[in-house]
Amino acid sequence: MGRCHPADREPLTLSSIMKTARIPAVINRKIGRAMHDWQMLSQGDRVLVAVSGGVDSLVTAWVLHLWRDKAPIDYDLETVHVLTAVAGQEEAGRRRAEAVGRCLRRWGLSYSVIPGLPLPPDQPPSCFLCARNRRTQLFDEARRRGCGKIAFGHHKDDLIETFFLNILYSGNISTMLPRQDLFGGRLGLIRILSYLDKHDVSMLAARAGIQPVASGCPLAGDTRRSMVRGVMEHIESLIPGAKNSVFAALDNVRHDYLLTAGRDSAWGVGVDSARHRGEGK
Ligand SMILES: Nc1ncnc2c1ncn2[C@@H]1O[C@H](COP(=O)(O)OP(=O)(O)OP(=O)(O)O)[C@@H](O)[C@H]1O
Repeated sequence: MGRCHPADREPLTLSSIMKTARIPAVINRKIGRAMHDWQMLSQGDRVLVAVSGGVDSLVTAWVLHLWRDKAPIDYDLETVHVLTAVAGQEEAGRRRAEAVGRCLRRWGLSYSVIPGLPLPPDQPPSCFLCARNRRTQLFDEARRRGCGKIAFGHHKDDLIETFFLNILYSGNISTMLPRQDLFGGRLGLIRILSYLDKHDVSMLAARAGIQPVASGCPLAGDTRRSMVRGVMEHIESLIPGAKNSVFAALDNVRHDYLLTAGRDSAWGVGVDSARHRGEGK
């Protein structure tokens, strides 16, 4: 089994991984469908995989690595880890980066580490600020290397959580997309696990022997996202299948039954609102 644990240093070849840790057909189909629906990869792409050391981004790197062997197109893979910039976490961050590197290099992937941008001194450190800096850095890094794609480890549960976060905290209906093009199409963000549940991703990690490298960040886990995750888990326990329904809803929007419908119609929102209130008849 291709274990990805720092202590395990057995040499590992791609064929041995393929033999022992094949992706189950049903999961492979879901990944393939996401890749196809969103045209994630093209011939000659250079893909930078953003690897935190969490299970999702390690699985993303692993899947893209395996797929390269059988895909009808050629693409290059590079991996990068952004060091934490949270004060007091420097040493733990470096150890984490080394552990991530041991894992990726054993698959034969090229790996580099870039320092995190300093956090603003006038604001308390937060996951939001780190993530915003990291995003900027990853975009710059991809441009510097000539990579037209960045692969993230987000999966279906992340898309659902983002949908609720945007409704609850930002008052808009949106989520992150399996593929999002930026800068006039010069950079594409791809999320190859978008159609997989967290459970599928954990199962793949177990098959590949991937053991995530713990974050250790004192801020991790204490976020709006983790709260929404807890709420979603509770809803799913009350209404089994709710998460799948929410995900299906993201692809089944009844525009005519949203408040924007009135504004976009010939008679305008003022008239529509008046009608709803039973006025103006
Ligand atoms: N330090 C980092 N360096 C490089 N990429 C990162 C880093 N942190 C996060 N990412 C990227 O952003 C994605 C989402 O970040 P998030 O903080 O939700 O991940 P995580 O829960 O720490 O780890 P994972 O998603 O890998 O399980 C990750 O899947 C990964 O692709």
